[in-house]
Amino acid sequence: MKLIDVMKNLDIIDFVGEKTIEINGIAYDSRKADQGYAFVCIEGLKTDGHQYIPQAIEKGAKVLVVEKDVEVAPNIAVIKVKNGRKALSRMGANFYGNPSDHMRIIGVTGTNGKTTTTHLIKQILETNRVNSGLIGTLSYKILDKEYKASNTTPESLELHRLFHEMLINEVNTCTMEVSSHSLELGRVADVGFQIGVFTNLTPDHMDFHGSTENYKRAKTMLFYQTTVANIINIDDPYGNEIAEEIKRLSTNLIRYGVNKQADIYAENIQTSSKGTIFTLVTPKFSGEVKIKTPGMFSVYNALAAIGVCYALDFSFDQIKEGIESFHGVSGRFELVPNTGDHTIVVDYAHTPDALENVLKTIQGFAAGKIITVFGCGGDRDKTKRPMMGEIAGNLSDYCVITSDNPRTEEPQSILNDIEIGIKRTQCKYKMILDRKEAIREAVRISKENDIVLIAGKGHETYQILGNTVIDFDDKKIAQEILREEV
Ligand SMILES: CC(=O)N[C@H]1[C@@H](OP(=O)(O)OP(=O)(O)OC[C@H]2O[C@@H](n3ccc(=O)[nH]c3=O)[C@H](O)[C@@H]2O)O[C@H](CO)[C@@H](O)[C@@H]1O[C@H](C)C(=O)N[C@@H](C)C(=O)N[C@H](CCC(=O)O)C(=O)O
Ligand SMILES: Nc1ncnc2c1ncn2[C@@H]1O[C@H](COP(=O)(O)OP(=O)(O)OP(=O)(O)O)[C@@H](O)[C@H]1O
Ligand SMILES: N[C@H](CCC[C@H](N)C(=O)O)C(=O)O
Ligand SMILES: [Mg+2]
Repeated sequence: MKLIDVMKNLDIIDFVGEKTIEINGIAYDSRKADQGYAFVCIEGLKTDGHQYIPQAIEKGAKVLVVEKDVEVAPNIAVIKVKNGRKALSRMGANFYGNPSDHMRIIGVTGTNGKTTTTHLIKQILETNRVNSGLIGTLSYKILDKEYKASNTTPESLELHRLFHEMLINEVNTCTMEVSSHSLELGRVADVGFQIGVFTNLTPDHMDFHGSTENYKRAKTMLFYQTTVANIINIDDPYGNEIAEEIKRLSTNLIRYGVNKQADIYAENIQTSSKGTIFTLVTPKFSGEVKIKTPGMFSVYNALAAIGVCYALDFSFDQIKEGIESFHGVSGRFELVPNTGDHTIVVDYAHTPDALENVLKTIQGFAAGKIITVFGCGGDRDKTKRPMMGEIAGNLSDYCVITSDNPRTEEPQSILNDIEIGIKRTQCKYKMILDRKEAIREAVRISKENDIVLIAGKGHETYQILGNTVIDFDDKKIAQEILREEV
């Protein structure tokens, strides 16, 4: 593609070079630059992309996109812009032919429930013979092809590449998780969304956003970017505020919740360990819906997905068939199969709200004691640690505090932060740094009718210790320990 076409609608401060040259690709990481590439320099949070210009040129880059003045050989074109990330997004969209403009993109944002809701939407769509790409925490999926996810919402360049690949494969719909990081950092700035979903907003990511106001503002950006409908959980106080704020927009606003002020709501909710039944009420139809997962949070995720399909004009029967065939998501309230009488739940609760929801759900049907094994991620929001300690302490009979992904933090100091919260409760607990030993301890002390919750890592198959990544899968480890027992 010619540079002039890649540069379309780019905010340029200065340009030196020849606009008619051919561009073979774009890179924002010097290590991925190649012959005939444009290298976009990003001033990151850890390092500055401008430092890697020599490496990018050595690998064959012939165009640089910079925020700062740089001195390079005259055969290298230089585009000066105000914001490298924004430029990357615009150029990525141009390079791949603005694919999202030709697609139906459904974006789901919120602290918790994004992965589950996107999977539910995909399930309803595909039950009704609409292929949908999927972009989120677990992976990026296009038909049978599955790519490992680097981030929940990838960088703009990867996003537009994925959309492009979807279109080539005649997949015209994409359901994706839209993290607050991606909104704040402009990864989705040039994505044409048709539908936006807000699940909830509760404490998380203070390390990155600094305040709840900033966190909310980032999430709200999505709803100004949609063309067809915004589906908002108004039982969440922030959701309610967002709905008020965006109601003046021309986009269709669909409010959901479990109260009758919502456009789409659930009533007569009955939830047990086996699943949940409720009556779905919408302005056009109502009827009974059964889902295989327990808990109120499952009802909310179902309503969010139903809201999307309602906005897309699906009938009650189409929605019911889709939602009732959904078997859940890996690592979300997943029971560890075993031949004995152990009940072990692996769940990805890594925020205070998620942990509270999951534990309250378990309390709803636990006949014996609740034993919770959990930790908190390192190099991430520290404020949630004591909150999670207190919640786990209040809602469990016994806790084993352990490591999640400590990353580069001192593992024991993370446990100490959690302990501050658990000490505010009467709960008995133990601190065991080694996650495998912690799980072993929980299984060892559990008796018939007790429930062991292993929270925080869900589907993850690794553990990040310092800068090393080791194999670690809560489900497999629990099974291994159970096998050792017999
Ligand atoms: C906090 C955050 O989001 N950081 C993202 C950000 O990194 P950064 O600004 O720190 O970049 P940097 O490391 O300083 O590098 C600056 C530039 O130099 C380049 N570079 C670097 C080294 C080199 O040798 N050559 C080179 O060119 C880099 O490619 C980059 O362009 O931009 C990078 C490129 O897109 C992302 O990979 C990176 O995500 C990191 C891995 C991350 O952990 N992000 C998490 C917090 C995140 O985004 N999470 C959300 C989900 C959260 C949730 O909802 O639960 C997500 O969407 O995944
Ligand atoms: N609607 C909800 N409200 C509160 N908690 C929820 C909800 N849905 C799921 N959870 C809890 O949050 C955990 C994570 O769920 P899920 O992976 O769907 O969220 P996510 O928003 O994609 O998370 P991430 O930000 O890590 O991508 C679940 O394991 C469960 O404990
Ligand atoms: N998307 C979340 C995942 C957290 C999962 C937890 N296991 C951890 O590593 O902290 C985040 O980036 O905060
Ligand atoms: Mg997710």
